[in-house]
Amino acid sequence: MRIGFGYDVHPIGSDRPLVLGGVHIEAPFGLVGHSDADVIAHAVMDAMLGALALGDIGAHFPPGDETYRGADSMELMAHVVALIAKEGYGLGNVDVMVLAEKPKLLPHVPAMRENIARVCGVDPGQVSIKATTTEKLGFVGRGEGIAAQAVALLVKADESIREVAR
Ligand SMILES: Nc1ccn([C@@H]2O[C@H](COP(=O)(O)O)[C@@H](O)[C@H]2O)c(=O)n1
Ligand SMILES: C[C@@]1(CO)OP(=O)(O)OP(=O)(O)OC[C@H]1O
Repeated sequence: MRIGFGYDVHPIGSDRPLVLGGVHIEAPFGLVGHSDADVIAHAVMDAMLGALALGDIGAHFPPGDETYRGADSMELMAHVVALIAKEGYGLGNVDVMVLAEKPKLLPHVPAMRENIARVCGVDPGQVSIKATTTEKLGFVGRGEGIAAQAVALLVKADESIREVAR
């Protein structure tokens, strides 16, 4: 078993779509980034890469690279899943904490869990997503950005199969 941690922040911008965990959320603002700026997907990918000391997402998908302009981060996640599978690992479970003052994310959590589970080839029960405000404190509290943290446990591919079957 291997454990990894991921963290990402993107600034809020008015003329951007809000995509979190692969879910397009209706909101008067979105997140600014070279890709779709999906902080949840980015934190999850970094946690999975970190678990196997495979570097970070910037090393695999360089931010300045035109290939990744407007990229769908769930597609990038599929590449990361393939990378860890090549190393003989699969996702055991992942736990995500999203820091966002707005919008209310709870209604979107089931769809996010399903998206991530589908891409990772696991059951939604192995994907946890939680949200908190920062009680109006700091950059999140001022509505300047959204952050996400993730911790992922990777298991040898055969253990992963057992986990899904349980
Ligand atoms: N963007 C968010 C933030 C929070 N939630 C949900 O509200 C609960 C209370 O949040 P506090 O920051 O006031 O503790 C939190 O546990 C989440 O269930 C949310 O849906 N979206
Ligand atoms: C996935 C990438 C690709 O450009 O997304 P960005 O939107 O640039 O986001 P960031 O979290 O700053 O860096 C990760 C990049 O690799």
